[in-house]
Amino acid sequence: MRQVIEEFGRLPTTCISDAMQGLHNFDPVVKPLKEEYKICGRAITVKMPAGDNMMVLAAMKEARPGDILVIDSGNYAYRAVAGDFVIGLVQALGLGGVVAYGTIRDVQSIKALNFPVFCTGTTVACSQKIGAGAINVPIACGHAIVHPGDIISGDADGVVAVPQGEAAAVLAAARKKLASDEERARRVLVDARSAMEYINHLVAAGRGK
Ligand SMILES: O=C([O-])CC(=O)C(=O)O
Repeated sequence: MRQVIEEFGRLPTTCISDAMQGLHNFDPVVKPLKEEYKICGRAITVKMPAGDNMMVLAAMKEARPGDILVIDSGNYAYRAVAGDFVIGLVQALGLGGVVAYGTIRDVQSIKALNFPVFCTGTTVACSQKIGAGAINVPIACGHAIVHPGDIISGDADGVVAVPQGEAAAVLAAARKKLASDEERARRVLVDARSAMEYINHLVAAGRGK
């Protein structure tokens, strides 16, 4: 599995998404705090009720180095799923990143940690720590259903989840997509003539001519 994760980590999320017909994409409001962040790892999941992040802390007890902490707070924006201290804990444990279908706070301090965090935005309010919610259960982050152990890949374009049982097939299809995109760019993006030939061909094919 480690090798599979490393190989996914070399592919753009766009190709992984295309390989799955876009069926496992996170809601595109989930974005990296810095464009250069690229993450890939096994999901440890947190289902968090609005405004209670105790289960984020509990999940850290179960996580292994390199894991991606994926938090579903239903994109409740008012209270943060984490601030700089909680993200600092995740970083200290050697996890591979945090993906939140929710907001964070202390954004500037979190950016200074240089630890990859993906989220829907920022807020000022912290969460309470009451203890409802669950860890390592299936969660929903927009269109993506994420099961514990799925492979999470994120970059500047967004985040995708690869179902664990489909990893080998998706990896092969994503590699193929990347190779065909690169081949097409080499062939078509040469000059105005090659570009127009391609457009003509595509439009004619689209019209069934
Ligand atoms: O404790 C929290 O939930 C949020 C916070 O302020 C931090 O992580 O620094």
